[in-house]
Amino acid sequence: MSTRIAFLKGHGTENDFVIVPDPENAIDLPPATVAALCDRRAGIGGDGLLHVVRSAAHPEARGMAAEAEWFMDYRNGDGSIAEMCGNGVRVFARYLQHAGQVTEGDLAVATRGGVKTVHIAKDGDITVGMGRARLPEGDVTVRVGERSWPAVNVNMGNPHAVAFVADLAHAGDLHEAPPFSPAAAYPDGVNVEFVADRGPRHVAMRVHERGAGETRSCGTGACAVAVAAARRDGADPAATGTPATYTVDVPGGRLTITERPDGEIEMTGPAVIVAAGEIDAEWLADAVRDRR
Ligand SMILES: N[C@@H](CCC[C@H](N)C(=O)O)C(=O)O
Repeated sequence: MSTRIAFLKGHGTENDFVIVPDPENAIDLPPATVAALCDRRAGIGGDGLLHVVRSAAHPEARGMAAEAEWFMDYRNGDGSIAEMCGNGVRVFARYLQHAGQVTEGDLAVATRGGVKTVHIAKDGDITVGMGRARLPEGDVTVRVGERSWPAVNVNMGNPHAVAFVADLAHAGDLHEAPPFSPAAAYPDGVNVEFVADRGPRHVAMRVHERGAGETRSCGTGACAVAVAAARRDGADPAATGTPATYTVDVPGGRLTITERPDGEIEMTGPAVIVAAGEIDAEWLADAVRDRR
């Protein structure tokens, strides 16, 4: 590893990421390194890390290289790997624009959840084709203190449990992952969304993310919430033949989600690069050692 590693910091509706450009996949990023970089006190701080690699240079993405030049090697803040990150893809695209690799318009980004189509608009917002949701069967109950709610299972490439609540404050402080039953429902962990109504086709949510804790936004979570809300509201696009658009307020801003009758979901929202700098390799080596 070289002595100085370039990084940037960005966010999408305040879901924030350390961005590590590494086109040739030369930087080793084991979980302890990612966790040290994402540490909010002793590191740079972030809900997750976006490792920016050319698809052709990454074993998990080589098969997508013909369709998408760049691979979003996404990691959660605790160093774990996730299949997909909706806010991350927008910030990833914003980084490529910032770096002069792409301009406004369309691009394809390889992710562990497949190739995603991204549109960078003139007005600044970014739209991502998130693919289709899966709704695995099974009854799940999410609990916080004395309260419990049935949850809707929605898979957006990564797993989500969506609970409709009367008041977002009922989700409590979310310092811990909310327990659910049956305990074996999500063998690989789950992201839990709490959702309250704000108006017609307008909801607000809080989220406890797998591998990150409570965050200010979750793009795949907002899509899962829109999908669950459309089924609850009798507005399932596959059944009605009409697209369903939901406004989803998150603590860090607002996302717009549209599901089409063919099941394809689009998410639109902001993405911002806030800083760029260099990681001190000596600090990083010490920080990683301290974590062992
Ligand atoms: N914040 C992301 C989701 C990141 C992955 C998630 N924590 C998981 O482990 O599945 C988003 O914007 O989608």
